Parts: sequence; C-alpha cells; structure tokens
Amino acid sequence: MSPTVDEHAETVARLLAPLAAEPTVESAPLAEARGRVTASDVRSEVDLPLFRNSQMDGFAVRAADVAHAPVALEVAGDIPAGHAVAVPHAAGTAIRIMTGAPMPDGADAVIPVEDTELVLGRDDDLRGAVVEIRRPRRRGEYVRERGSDVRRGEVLVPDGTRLAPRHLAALAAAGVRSVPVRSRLRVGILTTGSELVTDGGPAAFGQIFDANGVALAALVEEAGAVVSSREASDDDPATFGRLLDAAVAVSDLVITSGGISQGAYEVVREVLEPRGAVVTTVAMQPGGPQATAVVDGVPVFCFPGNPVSTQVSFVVFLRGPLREAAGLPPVAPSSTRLAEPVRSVPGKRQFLRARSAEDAVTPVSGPSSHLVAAMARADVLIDVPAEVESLPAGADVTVWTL
Ligand SMILES: Nc1nc2c(c(=O)[nH]1)N[C@H]1C(S)=C(S)[C@@H](COP(=O)(O)OP(=O)(O)OC[C@H]3O[C@@H](n4cnc5c(N)ncnc54)[C@H](O)[C@@H]3O)O[C@H]1N2
Ligand code: MOO
Repeated sequence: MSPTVDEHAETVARLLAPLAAEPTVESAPLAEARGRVTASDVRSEVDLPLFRNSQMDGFAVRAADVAHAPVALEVAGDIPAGHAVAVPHAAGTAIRIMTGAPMPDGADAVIPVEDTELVLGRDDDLRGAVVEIRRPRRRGEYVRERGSDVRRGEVLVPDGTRLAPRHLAALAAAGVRSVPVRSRLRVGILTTGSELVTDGGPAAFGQIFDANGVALAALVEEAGAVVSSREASDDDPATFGRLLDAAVAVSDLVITSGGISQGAYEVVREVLEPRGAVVTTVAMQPGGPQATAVVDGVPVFCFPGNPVSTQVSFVVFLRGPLREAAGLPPVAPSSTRLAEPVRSVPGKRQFLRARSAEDAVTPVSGPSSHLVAAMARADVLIDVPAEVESLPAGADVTVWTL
C-alpha cells in the first residue's frame, strides 16, 4: 500500500524529532544577522533619539519669541550635525542648526531655513548676523525629543523575530553590535544524475543544468536552516557514496534529489537501500517516489529528481518541520476558489501549480513534473484530495503558499 501524504509526513517528522530539542543560541554580528531568528527579546540600552535634536535645517528659537512673526533675531551661534558641545540658548536669539544636530538648551522650536532670511551677515560668516523669522512655530515643532522613538529598557526586537533590514536598522541605531539568535539546522544537499552539467560549461546533447541544487538551497534557507554542503553526483555509486558520507559528516540532515525510482542507474536507491533506506511511492503527484534513510545517525530525505517533484516534496514534507525547528511560524494552508475547472489523477493527492488572485486561483501549468518554467509562474499549490477526480470552476479549494 502506498503511504498517504500525511503518513509520509509523519515518517519525516519522526526522523526529525531528535533535532527539534531545545534550540541552541549563538551570537550573530549584525552584518551577518539578516534572516536569523532572535532567541530572546532584544532591549534597547539607550534612548532613541539619543539626544534632543533638530528635524530641520534652520534656526533654533523659543516659540514664544517668534509668536508674532515676522520678527528679527540675533544669530547667536551655529550648530552643525555632530557638534559635540551642549550649547545654551538665550531668549530673544536664534541659533543656526542643521538636521540631526543637538538642540541648544532653552530653545523649543526650529524654524526651517525656507521660512527665514538673513538680513545681516552671510551664510558663510554669521558674525553679527540677524535673521528674520517669517512665520511662527509652536513649541516642539521640528524638535525630536530624546527617547521619543524608543526608551532605554524597551523591547527593540521581540524574541522569535526573523531579522529583516528594518530590524537591523533599529538595532544598529541603538548601538547593538551582535544579537542572540537561534542556531540553524545544517542541511546537506546532494543532487544526482550523470546528465547534470557540473563543470559550469554549456549543456551538451543529453545533458541538463542542475535546477534542484539551487532550488533546494534556496528553500532550505527560506525555511530558516543553513546549507552545510551542496554537491552534485553522477550516477556512479562510489561517487555518490563518498559525497553522501561527506555531506552527512557536516550536516544535521541531508536531502538528495533523483535516482530513486524504478529504472536502472538509480544511484540513491542502489547505495542507500542496502544501508536500510525505506523506498516508497507516496500517493501523491508530483513527488510520488520518496525514500528516507538514517546514515550515521543523520536523517536523509530522498526526493524524486524531476524539478517540480523536488520542490513540491520540500514544501509538503520539509518546510513545516524546518520552519518549526528554526522558530518560524508555519505557512498555513488557506482556502480560496477555483477560477476554472481542474482534473486530477484518481487515488493520488495532487498538488497543482497555480496563480492566486484576490478571490480565486488559476492553474498555470499542466500536471507533469518536468514543467519547471511553468512552476515559476505559480505562487500557490492547489491541494486536490486523493479521492477527487475533477472540480468545477468556483469550487472551494485549499492552497499552499509557495
Ligand atoms: N518506470 C517508471 N519510471 C518512472 C516512474 C515510475 O514509477 N516508473 N516514476 C516517475 C516519477 S513520478 C518521477 S518523479 C521520476 C523520479 O525519478 P528519480 O527520482 O529516479 O529521478 P531521476 O530519474 O534521476 O530524474 C527524473 C527527471 O528529473 C531530472 N532531474 C534529475 N535531477 C535533476 C536536477 N538536479 N535538476 C534538474 N532536473 C533534474 C532528470 O533529468 C529526469 O528528467 O521518475 C519517473 N519515472
Ligand atoms: O512523482 Mo513524479 O513527481 O509524478 O513526476
């Protein structure tokens, strides 16, 4: 009996269970932290802004002094950004100030330079200068108060956050140099097939370019794990065995593609079956041929070689457990409607590649699992239950986001 998708998913989860123990924590320098998942709340050790500063290039004043603008004020100083000395502000004067420069003590508003004119003195020589303020401003206008963005002790980035550029900006602004992140599972990737071009050259007749290596690496990283090794093997069992052992030595789990169905030269099957692999055909399309093994204590997941089958296998069987191990939220299936009728193979759960719009999905590919370019147009998989042979337009369906 072919296992169902759910049964095979249980097998995969069981093999991964020992890896899902208490996550270990490491410290990642900010420059290497994008995409990592925080292992605790990161609190700010400073107020942001760090000090009270100007939001505009202009003149720092007291709002009360300019309430009846236009009014002429003596220019009593000049504060460029980066000015290191606190400047006092005297009532009835203006101090030229640049965006980001510390506000002088006593001033409570900034008049943008556009609303002013120097009536005495020059921009490059403010000695004895007088500025005319052309419009009033309320207290606090164009002043950025210390701590108005985040206060010391507040959470900058919560536990379990996948660090995106915006989080890194906040951390850097607060002077954080490294963050506690969860350690990632190390995943070895080993594609197989004597037809694969491995030397970077063009594809001679009968050869193909390796789509699965790069796809699996990207899928692994997107799921919060790290690629520990990536190799392509030909169909020689000795080569595959050597590359597999090397991958196992540096990985928490290994994924292979190809070489597991019924033909001759099924290298993965040939090498792994004697080492206890379970080779099976899951009742699904694409992705039917599957195998699992444990080599030197390391789980090995063998996906079929067709590039659509490899990708679908990852999404259906490994994405969820890997995201969970990484501390990432699950990608939950959602419900929508079919824009057009579909047919499906009886007895197999089918995953059709489709494009989603606001309230419906449209298949963008035939069912064959070599249609790698067509899959690039899809953003979801329509999950058609095994017992269903056809569905009319408008039918409710479950979709998995790619
Ligand atoms: N007699 C049978 N033949 C096949 C069966 C079957 O049940 N009986 N199953 C078919 C199904 S379904 C699939 S899926 C494939 C799975 O085969 P393998 O896992 O052994 O994969 P390969 O034969 O090595 O390759 C299949 C296909 O994919 C291409 N390929 C392989 N690796 C890559 C790669 N890294 N990048 C791009 N493309 C790749 C390969 O050239 C083949 O065209 O078996 C069916 N056959
Ligand atoms: O399982 Mo294969 O993936 O049907 O083409």
